[in-house]
Amino acid sequence: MYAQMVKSEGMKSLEDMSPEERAFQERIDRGEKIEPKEWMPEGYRKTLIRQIGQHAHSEIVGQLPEGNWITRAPTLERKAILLAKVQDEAGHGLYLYSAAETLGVSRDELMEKLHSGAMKYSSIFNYPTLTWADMGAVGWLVDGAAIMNQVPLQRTSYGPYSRAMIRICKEESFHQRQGYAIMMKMAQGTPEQKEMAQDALNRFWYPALMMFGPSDKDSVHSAQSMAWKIKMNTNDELRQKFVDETVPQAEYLGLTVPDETLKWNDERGHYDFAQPDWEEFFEVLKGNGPCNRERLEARRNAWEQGAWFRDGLTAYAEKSAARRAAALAAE
Ligand SMILES: CC(C)(COP(=O)(O)OP(=O)(O)OC[C@H]1O[C@@H](n2cnc3c(N)ncnc32)[C@H](O)[C@@H]1OP(=O)(O)O)[C@@H](O)C(=O)NCCC(=O)NCCSC(=O)Cc1ccccc1
Repeated sequence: MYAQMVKSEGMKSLEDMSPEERAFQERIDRGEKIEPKEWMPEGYRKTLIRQIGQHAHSEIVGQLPEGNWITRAPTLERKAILLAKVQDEAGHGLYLYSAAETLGVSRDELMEKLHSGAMKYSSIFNYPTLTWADMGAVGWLVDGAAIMNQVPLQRTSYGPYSRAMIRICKEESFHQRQGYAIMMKMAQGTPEQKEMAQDALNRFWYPALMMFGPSDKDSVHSAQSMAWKIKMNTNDELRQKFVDETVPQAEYLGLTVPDETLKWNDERGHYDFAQPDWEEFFEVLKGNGPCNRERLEARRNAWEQGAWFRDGLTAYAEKSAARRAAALAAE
């Protein structure tokens, strides 16, 4: 499989690889998992740190748009569900930071890179959540897109990442359903509520399509990442799958996907759909989206204001270790 991909993508051919690199690629092609202390090419390690780190940052920054609605959820039940969901995202971030740490990067380094803007997080979280219906749209579309991308990643070649994905996917499915349940309630509610649901779909549709990354022709990492099975599908493949699964769900809600060109294509067996505005996507990546500044500021503040707590934990760990060492010496 690898031999067929290399030439067109300008990657190393099997003949140009060192014996170690070739043996590594053969392990990947056989479907073996790579574990933390095993030999791996430097590029593989760096790509994983970039992808897992960005993924972890997305989970953490991703708490902010929904956290915005915890105090304003319409019922106690909705508040409890939303609170649990946002806590789940924090947990996902922590599994993923731990997976990244197995590659030799510290959590402090990753945090520093997020706060300085050197590392990215998903573009979607730079859009505001303006109404309660947005909680429905985020769960339905944003978690829906996240699952579409993460289910194949359960088979990714790096063991700790793959295992984190298995657990995360179970929780993401609940998140997607709770979002769809909010959309159902709103879409079947008063005309004003239905209008809010439609408005949320209108605002989140294209940003959700952007979550899969640029179109394949502009995706710089896909070929190598797929050869290493760090990625299992191209960006366009997953985007198409998302559209095919989501359009019937919108129809069931009685809502209209904001795309006049959307049409089932019998020949292809897929929907034809309009691409998002890629200029807007690259602007958001450069830091110029509607909420980029606000999101990073919130994370930097949380980090600074949490310093006393981290210091306390470190001091306690050091004290406990010293106590244990003293007890051992006294035995
Ligand atoms: C598919 C892709 C996102 C991008 O493919 P790649 O092969 O890596 O890149 P490619 O060559 O195609 O692109 C070129 C450049 O563009 C960057 N870029 C691309 N797209 C985006 C984007 N949308 N946003 C920002 N940047 C993007 C890309 O990094 C690269 O720039 P670089 O060279 O790094 O400077 C991949 O990294 C992946 O599968 N990640 C794992 C899944 C994951 O991270 N999920 C997180 C969301 S789910 C969630 O959080 C759950 C949740 C739900 C609700 C509430 C709370 C939480």
